[in-house]
Amino acid sequence: MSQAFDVAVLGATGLVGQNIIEILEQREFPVNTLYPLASARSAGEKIKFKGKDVTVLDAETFDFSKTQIGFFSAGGSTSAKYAPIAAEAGCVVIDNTSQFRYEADIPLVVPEVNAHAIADFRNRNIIANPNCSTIQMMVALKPIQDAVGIARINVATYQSVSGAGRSAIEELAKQCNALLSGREPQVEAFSRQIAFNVIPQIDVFQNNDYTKEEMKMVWETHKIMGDESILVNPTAVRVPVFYGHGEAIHIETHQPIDAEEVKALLAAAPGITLMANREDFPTQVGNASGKDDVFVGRIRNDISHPNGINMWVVADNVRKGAATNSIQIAEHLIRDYL
Ligand SMILES: NC(=O)C1=CN([C@@H]2O[C@H](COP(=O)(O)OP(=O)(O)OC[C@H]3O[C@@H](n4cnc5c(N)ncnc54)[C@H](OP(=O)(O)O)[C@@H]3O)[C@@H](O)[C@H]2O)C=CC1
Ligand SMILES: N[C@@H](CC(=O)OP(=O)(O)O)C(=O)O
Repeated sequence: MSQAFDVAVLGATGLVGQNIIEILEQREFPVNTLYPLASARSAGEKIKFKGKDVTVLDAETFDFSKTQIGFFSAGGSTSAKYAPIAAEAGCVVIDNTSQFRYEADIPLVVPEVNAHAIADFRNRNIIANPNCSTIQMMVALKPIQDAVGIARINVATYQSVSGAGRSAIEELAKQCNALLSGREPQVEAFSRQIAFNVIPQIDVFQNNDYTKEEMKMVWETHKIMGDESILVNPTAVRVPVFYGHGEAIHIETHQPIDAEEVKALLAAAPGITLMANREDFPTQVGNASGKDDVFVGRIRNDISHPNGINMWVVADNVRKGAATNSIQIAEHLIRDYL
């Protein structure tokens, strides 16, 4: 009989945690017992798994030695508190927060790009899942990096409100409703009104005037690609879209490459749906939302630079940007290491 695993999902009542539970079921991940965990606020609530009601437990009193794998998506400070406890108890933690991503002995993994790094889970029993904007960019750029080398990435993101959790989704809906009814919108989740607006700030500002979301794309690109020489110039922008992040990516390569060659590389690459015809470009709502692939279109030569390529990349930030990527890591983990 094939092996099944006892699995904890910390943040089970949240947007990412609920997607993790759904996708575990969709991908038929071999779960023996599922332990949905959250704070005392929602302990006792029921969630559905494989058609049955399962009770949400308080992470504070949970014994992680009952589990072999833990998916954590309850914010950085919650991971900081519980991940070492779970890891010490023998549970391999796959952490969706930014808490451990930049620690040298903790692997940061996009399975299509650096699945080999999973082996380093043994250092701390923790594997970090990258930032959603970084994940989709890495999937799209890895085949080009391998073929001709990437010298520089210029990227502007168009990130949906679901990246900021359930309360942000509700805020966009409420603000639209208020404005269309002639009422004043309430602003809480973001620094500005998001309905019918775009906000060039995601996460907090750093001393260098970039936001933390932008710097994550720099730091994480280096670690995942294993190449500190790649220059990354990001601008991260929140847009009034519910699900799916878009990215306008421009790269400068070491060796020249034509747009048609890029299309051929991406057509053969794992995890990518290439939309090669110019009129057939992908959008967040029309293509990415609810899907696990990274969608790439608008691939074209840069008319201003001999080694430049432009492309448009979209993915579901809650699925490939968080939940699906974590489960893909776990699939490699159980296949190769547990
Ligand atoms: N949304 C996204 O696209 C991405 C999110 N992430 C990460 O995942 C985290 C969660 O995101 P998201 O699901 O969108 O957020 P939500 O706000 O929708 O959910 C937060 C979850 O965390 C739980 N939680 C909060 N504080 C505690 C605590 N002290 N102890 C135990 N559980 C707690 C909540 O439980 P309760 O019901 O008890 O409040 C809830 O289940 C983010 O903070 C981020 O670090 C990572 C990548 C992408
Ligand atoms: N910052 C992302 C979502 C997120 O939670 O990212 P991180 O896991 O890097 O904190 C967004 O707002 O779209």
